Amino acid sequence: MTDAMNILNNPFKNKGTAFTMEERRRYGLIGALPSRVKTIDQQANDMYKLYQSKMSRIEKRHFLMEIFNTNRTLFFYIMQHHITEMMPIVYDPVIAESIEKYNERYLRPQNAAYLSVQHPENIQESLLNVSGDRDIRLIVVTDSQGILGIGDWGVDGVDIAVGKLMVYTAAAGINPEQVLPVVIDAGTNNHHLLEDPNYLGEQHPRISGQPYFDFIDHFIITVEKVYPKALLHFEDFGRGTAAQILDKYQNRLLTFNDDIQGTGIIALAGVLGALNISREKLRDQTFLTFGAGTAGMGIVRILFEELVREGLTPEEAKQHFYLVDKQGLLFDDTPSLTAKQKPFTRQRDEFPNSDRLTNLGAVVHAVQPTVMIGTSTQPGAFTEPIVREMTANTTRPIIFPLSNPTELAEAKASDLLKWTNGKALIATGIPVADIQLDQTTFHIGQANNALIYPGVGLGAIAAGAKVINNQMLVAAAHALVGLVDPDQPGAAVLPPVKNITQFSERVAVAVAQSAIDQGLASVDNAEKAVADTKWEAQY
Ligand SMILES: NC(=O)c1ccc[n+]([C@@H]2O[C@H](COP(=O)([O-])OP(=O)(O)OC[C@H]3O[C@@H](n4cnc5c(N)ncnc54)[C@H](O)[C@@H]3O)[C@@H](O)[C@H]2O)c1
Ligand SMILES: O=C(O)C[C@H](O)C(=O)O
Ligand SMILES: [Mn+2]
Repeated sequence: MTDAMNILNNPFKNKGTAFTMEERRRYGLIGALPSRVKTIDQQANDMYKLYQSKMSRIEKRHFLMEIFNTNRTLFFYIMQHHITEMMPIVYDPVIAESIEKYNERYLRPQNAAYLSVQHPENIQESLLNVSGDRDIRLIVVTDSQGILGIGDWGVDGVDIAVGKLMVYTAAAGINPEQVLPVVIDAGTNNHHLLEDPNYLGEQHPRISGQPYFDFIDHFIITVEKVYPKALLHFEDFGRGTAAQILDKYQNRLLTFNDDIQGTGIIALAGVLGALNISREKLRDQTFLTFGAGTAGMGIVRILFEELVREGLTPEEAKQHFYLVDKQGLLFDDTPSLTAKQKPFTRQRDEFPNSDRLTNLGAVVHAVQPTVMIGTSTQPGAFTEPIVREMTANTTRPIIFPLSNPTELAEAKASDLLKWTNGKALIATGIPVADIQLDQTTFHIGQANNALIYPGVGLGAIAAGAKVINNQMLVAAAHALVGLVDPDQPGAAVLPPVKNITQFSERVAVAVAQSAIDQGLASVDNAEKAVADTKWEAQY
């Protein structure tokens, strides 16, 4: 390939019509472009007009992906200028649709690394083939066993790794040349994919048990060797593996599980934001988590630790939690409890009717929660009678239906406001437009980990942190509180996505400072380290 084609085909270097005449001469681009030289702003305006002409959200996404594939700087320039509009297109919820259509619409690998469980001997070569001589500082890896709430998507889940990284750069300014999306193709138990002649991944059931964990170990060792400075972010692993992997590696390398830790801290920030509005205390709350899986238990653990930090004993703190999963309220003797659920189960003798507490309505009636958080993938589970029952017992019920994407949410924000006469303090997983009720405009906070993981990652990378520990995570959650005026009628419990670049930087500084304070950083000035690490979408 000629030099001209090399640079025009390299999305990290390409500027398209914005190459100046001087650059065109220097890079051998004379004659390879039309003569008009445009600014990035002109290019972005042209592209935005075309974007607006696309009729469906998935077409909009594919249009943006083509810009991403050809010119990363222009892509991020556009996304940052239209962040509220484009987050749901690039990321959740439209990303779910793109994963479901991956095989039909496959065009390009988007600089992702595809690892096959059949070939552990190829891990290093595969990673290096994709990263080349780029200095990788951030990896998002998925094995796609639990994509959002839509289940097992095999190799098609690679898009979640790509999408999470897009948000990292748009929100926190992580250099897009320094990131690597990775999918571990461990097979799939999704029978549609197993039968689909178009399916692009390993067409066999998922590998599990020791061979699976051996592969993960091999992958981790390779990452440590090849990218010793990188943060390794785990995304959408299965309920049976995510926590186990985090526990095994979190003290060994710079790593983070977004569904457990990212969701935990955004939920904590949301609850603290809600309590700023209601002027209540965390220790006065009764928490009911509906869906006690990866995300649900991540949330419980972080809230529990916050109560202990506030001075409660672990035994006292534990009394504030009620877990509800498929079996109903989880008791000490409930069959098939997970390791993460066990410390938070209740005793049967606390309730005269314990054998009837097998559904959400009965549990809400029995325990009278003040905070109800859904990560169950059960659409509409927060029904009108349940919400009305909760509201009868608490002045400002805190209700977070967090299951994604849109179709799986436990409730709609507009219904929750209606059923509670505007009393509910709400956060949702997906973005929700403002809601008008009576004389008040309600802003709905988005408790999606995307509002916090970019800042956590930027802070950890900027600090050169050795690990991400709980103190750093708590610092991140607290950095997101106090950015909303709680006295404004209809105030949201979290700051709006339109401010994501500002508050991601604030979260990053808090995380970097925590690493410095704990002696876990290689820098000594958090603000400077964060500012120096940030990449800008400019030519
Ligand atoms: N808003 C966010 O930032 C965020 C972050 C992570 C996950 N999530 C969402 O949370 C949901 C769960 O994700 P996960 O990774 O924890 O999955 P998971 O599979 O680990 O957990 C889901 C849990 O829900 C339980 N469940 C299923 N059916 C139920 C029912 N009828 N009643 C009660 N419980 C039931 C399952 O047994 C499981 O324990 C997904 O929709 C995901 O998109 C949201
Ligand atoms: O991807 C999201 O939108 C949030 C979260 O990580 C999820 O799995 O739902
Ligand atoms: Mn996720």
